Amino acid sequence: MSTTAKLESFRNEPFTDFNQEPARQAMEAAIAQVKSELGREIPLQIGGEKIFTEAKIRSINPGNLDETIGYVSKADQELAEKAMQAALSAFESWKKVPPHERAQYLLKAAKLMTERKHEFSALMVLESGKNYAEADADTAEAIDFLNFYAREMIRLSEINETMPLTPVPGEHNRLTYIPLGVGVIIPPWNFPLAICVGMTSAAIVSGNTVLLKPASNTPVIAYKFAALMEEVGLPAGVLNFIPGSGSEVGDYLTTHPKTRFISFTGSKEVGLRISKLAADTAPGQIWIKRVVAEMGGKDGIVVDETADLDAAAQAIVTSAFGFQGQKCSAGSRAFIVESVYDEVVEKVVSLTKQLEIGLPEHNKAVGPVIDEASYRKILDYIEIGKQEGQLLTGGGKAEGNGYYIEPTVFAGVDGKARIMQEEIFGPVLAIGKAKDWREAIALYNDTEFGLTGSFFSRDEDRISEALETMHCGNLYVNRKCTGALVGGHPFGGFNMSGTDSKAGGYDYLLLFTQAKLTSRKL
Ligand SMILES: NC(=O)c1ccc[n+]([C@@H]2O[C@H](COP(=O)([O-])OP(=O)(O)OC[C@H]3O[C@@H](n4cnc5c(N)ncnc54)[C@H](O)[C@@H]3O)[C@@H](O)[C@H]2O)c1
Ligand SMILES: N[C@@H](CCC=O)C(=O)O
Repeated sequence: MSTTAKLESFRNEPFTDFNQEPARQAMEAAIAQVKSELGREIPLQIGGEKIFTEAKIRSINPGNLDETIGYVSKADQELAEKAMQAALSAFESWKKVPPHERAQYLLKAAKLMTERKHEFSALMVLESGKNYAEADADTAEAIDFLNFYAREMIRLSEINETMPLTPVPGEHNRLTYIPLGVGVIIPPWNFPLAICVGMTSAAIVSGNTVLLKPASNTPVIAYKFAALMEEVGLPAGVLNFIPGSGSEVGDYLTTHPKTRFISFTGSKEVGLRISKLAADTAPGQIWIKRVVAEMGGKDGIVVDETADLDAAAQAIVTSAFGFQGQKCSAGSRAFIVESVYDEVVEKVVSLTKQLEIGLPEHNKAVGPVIDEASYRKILDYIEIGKQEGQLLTGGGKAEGNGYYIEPTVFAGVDGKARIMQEEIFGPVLAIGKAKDWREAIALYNDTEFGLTGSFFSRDEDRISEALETMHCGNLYVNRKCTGALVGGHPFGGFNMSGTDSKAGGYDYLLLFTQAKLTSRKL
């Protein structure tokens, strides 16, 4: 009997309804608990050894700059090399662990994370500035990745039974997906648990060992995941936790001859740099490094005159301002046909004005942006926007002891404007007018990115055409362009949005394996 038969089919972890009093209270209690433990020193984790360094990353609450989340030890090149040696050594035994056994570690971790869901979410509320629902969705997605990739590894290991090779008389032929080696995992801060867990767990369940360099803004939640994997008994050296500077540790490992693959999610600029550095072969290197690079977006929503305009306006606002617009999938552009333009714009502005700004732990709709550099960059873009469009609401800083910015809407923006073309990664929406729905789609497609998009219409013929002509990795109809679900919406983008790896999809683990064909003469 196949091993997958013993496991229930994959199901997405349900989201918590914080309108229910007990759920809200449970989250408040978790936040209080996490707050009582803030400010700890966090070690590196290399080959089972915990190492505290003098140099530290101070992780702070972006919504309350006086609050320190933790002091995280920081790797340098010497420690990165030590981690590489630990990972190389662990690979020799980990690669021999059968796939279904490797999967058990992920399943155990998923179970524990589900039991402690609010604890993980509460830490993200404080470290990344997510409100309750955004943090809860992040944790749910992390649980999904663990459950999904565990099942996927088992499925791949049974591929010869489910997708047999064409029989060749006189031969016994098998295809096996074997691991690659040591990988460097470089996640972003904006899904500080889900993306970190997804990238790491996919690589290790496939039989690789990894060096996890978390984003410097959110290393404490990343450590909580590394500690969970230790708790479930993952052998030492399989997951090495090495926070550090992107340019120092990142470049060192990207160019290292023993690095077999790099799994990166982050900005276009860093992704292209990694891709370029990894293409060079270092002395002693005997393979072509594999690079999985998921990068930025300039996503958008197209609305035609037949659409449900209330639903479209709500989707535009949710996609633009959810987690302060700091999603690669954020709908930072909207293109509306002229006959309904004024009406939709009015609805969007009215909904935006209702968004409350404030501390994430008080569960306000809009919290802070992640750090001072982002804050300044976004405010600069808002000034550019004032030259490029008509400011309808927002337009500057908001009150609070953190990096708060008003949700900002510009209308009448030309498709070639900078705020229509460049990823701002903040709460800024640019709206453009189109003479008809085909022109709106052409405006939507006029970007170097290609990650997510939505088309709002009630016309079936137009929907069919839009499904073909809107060019992006994740295209939605009559719904927001954020919020992909593991399994249901494999996620990844075209063009400068990356390598279209389709995280949470059936192709994903193939990126961390190599297929070996064995043919035996009978
Ligand atoms: N396509 C996707 O699936 C996806 C998902 C989430 C975020 N993103 C994108 O990520 C960006 C926001 O995240 P960010 O600010 O963390 O991105 P970033 O590129 O600044 O950083 C990403 C990671 O790269 C590391 N890094 C920086 N310089 C490096 C170097 N020289 N070598 C190796 N690593 C280096 C950082 O420390 C971090 O861990 C946005 O552009 C967003 O669109 C994309
Ligand atoms: N997968 C997430 C976006 C991840 C990037 O930030 C979504 O679909 O909204």
